[in-house]
Amino acid sequence: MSTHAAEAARRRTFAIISHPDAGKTTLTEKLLLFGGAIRQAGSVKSRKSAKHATSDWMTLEKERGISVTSSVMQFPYDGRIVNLLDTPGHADFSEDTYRVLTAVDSALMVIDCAKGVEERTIKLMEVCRLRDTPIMTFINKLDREGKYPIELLDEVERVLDIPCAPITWPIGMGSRLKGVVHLLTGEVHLFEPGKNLTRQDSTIYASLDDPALAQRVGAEVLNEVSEELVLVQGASHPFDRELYLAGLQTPVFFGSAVNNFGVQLLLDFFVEHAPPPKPRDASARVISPDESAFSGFVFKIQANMDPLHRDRVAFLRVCSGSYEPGGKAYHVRTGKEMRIGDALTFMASERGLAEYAYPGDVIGIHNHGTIAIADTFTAGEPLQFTGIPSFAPELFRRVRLRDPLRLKQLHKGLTQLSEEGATQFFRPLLANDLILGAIGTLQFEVVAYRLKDEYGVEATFEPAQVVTARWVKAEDGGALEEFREKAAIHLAIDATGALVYLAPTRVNLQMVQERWPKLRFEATREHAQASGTG
Ligand SMILES: Nc1nc2c(ncn2[C@@H]2O[C@H](COP(=O)(O)OP(=O)(O)OP(=O)(O)O)[C@@H](O)[C@H]2O)c(=O)[nH]1
Repeated sequence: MSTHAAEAARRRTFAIISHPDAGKTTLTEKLLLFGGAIRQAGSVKSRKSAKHATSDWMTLEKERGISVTSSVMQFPYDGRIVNLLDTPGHADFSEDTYRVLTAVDSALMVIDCAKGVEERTIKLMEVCRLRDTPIMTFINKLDREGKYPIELLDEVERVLDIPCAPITWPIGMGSRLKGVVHLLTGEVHLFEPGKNLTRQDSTIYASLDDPALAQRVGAEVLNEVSEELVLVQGASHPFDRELYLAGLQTPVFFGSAVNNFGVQLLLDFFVEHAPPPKPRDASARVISPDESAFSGFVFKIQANMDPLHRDRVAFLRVCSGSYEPGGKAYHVRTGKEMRIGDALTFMASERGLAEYAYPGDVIGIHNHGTIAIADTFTAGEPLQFTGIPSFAPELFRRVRLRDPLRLKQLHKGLTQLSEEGATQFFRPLLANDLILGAIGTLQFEVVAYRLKDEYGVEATFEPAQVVTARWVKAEDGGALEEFREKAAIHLAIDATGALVYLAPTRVNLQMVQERWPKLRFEATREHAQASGTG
């Protein structure tokens, strides 16, 4: 096997998904601990603490207590290279999560044992299902009273419509939590609050029948769990790797992220069974990770990732070949060779210059406004990776600038933030103001905050009489010109220079469409055609 094929085979690239507050960030941090990425062992401090928030870099996010953006973290574990892509839990940031899910080979779903399957979990599951993404489930916060474990499995099966294969099972719960039993090995791992609970630091018994265990936790609770397990084994499914890989079964783990309990059992199982990079569809053909020619696609763009560097980074998932420092790549959409020689990698808390990157890895390319989401890079072949979703804004606000002298800065800020894909801004043809479109209300708050923090611009958002945007296209240049004149009052230019109709009402849109049959009114600006060709 060639080096890069062997390297690809040991990659495990996955996203953590959950409803807000289920414990995604806490679990992420524990996983990083095992990768040696964070050296401070011990219990998680308040998420407000600066040291804690490795995966959450925005102050805003800390203030609000929700993960706003996703980030990428790489760590080695047990001979494998794990790439963990964090995702924001809040629904207003779902477009980011959806795109991250196109860049991973599997997902880890975190569920709060007291809350069970929540609304965001259902939505995220639907997205995973579109691509048959294999999913492992971690049922968290076992140190608190929650729903019965059997009930939780039933809920996952019923509501998320995916059969469960429990791999670990809790012994007690809340204040009575004694440990978990590994259903495949039979081993019992004791829950000892305050301990670090890595394998070395855990008390482990060979099986539930171990007399020493009964002595330690009492026979009663063991009898209870044995009875429960008879039920569980009757009602659930044995682990079947093929089904898991096809997205048709989810292995389930129980634990408590904040106590680092049950986490290593999950990680051990994950690196053994989660899929390595898969072949990917690229319009003309399918690209295998074993191919030696480099290819990859951009799934995320982030401005000002590091406040100290003020740079814009395009996140590229490598699909084949390898990235080497000093290399060049063919930027398919623009047809140009681009130097990507100083790409970044994301070794957990520190960003460093990439040494080499292989299929499954994510690298950060410095972007000066030429790279767009969904762009493909190759060694020269004109391919286009498919399946990266594009989102139409659903909410519109007029941007009000406090200090008119900061207009240039405002334009710059809005342009750069719009490249990230969550918001889009429009310049009306006949007015001087700006309209911002977003997918969720919180995006406006994020933009206002970031404009101030990152661009020194104070702006507020006011209601705008726009219900939806349509990108106007036409084969007939004459009709387009005429429309441009007649409908100018509702027309605007987007950040890429494309013409957009900002409809004041649905009825108006319908009438306009009927009146102009030669024009096409498209709900999204297709990624592949980005950059002013519309
Ligand atoms: N009792 C208990 N609390 C936990 C556990 N894991 C996490 N928490 C707490 O649950 C809260 C939410 O945890 P986070 O890790 O921030 O959750 P999140 O899913 O990343 O939330 P978002 O950032 O909003 O998506 C925090 O207060 C954690 O300390 C656990 O195992 N037990």
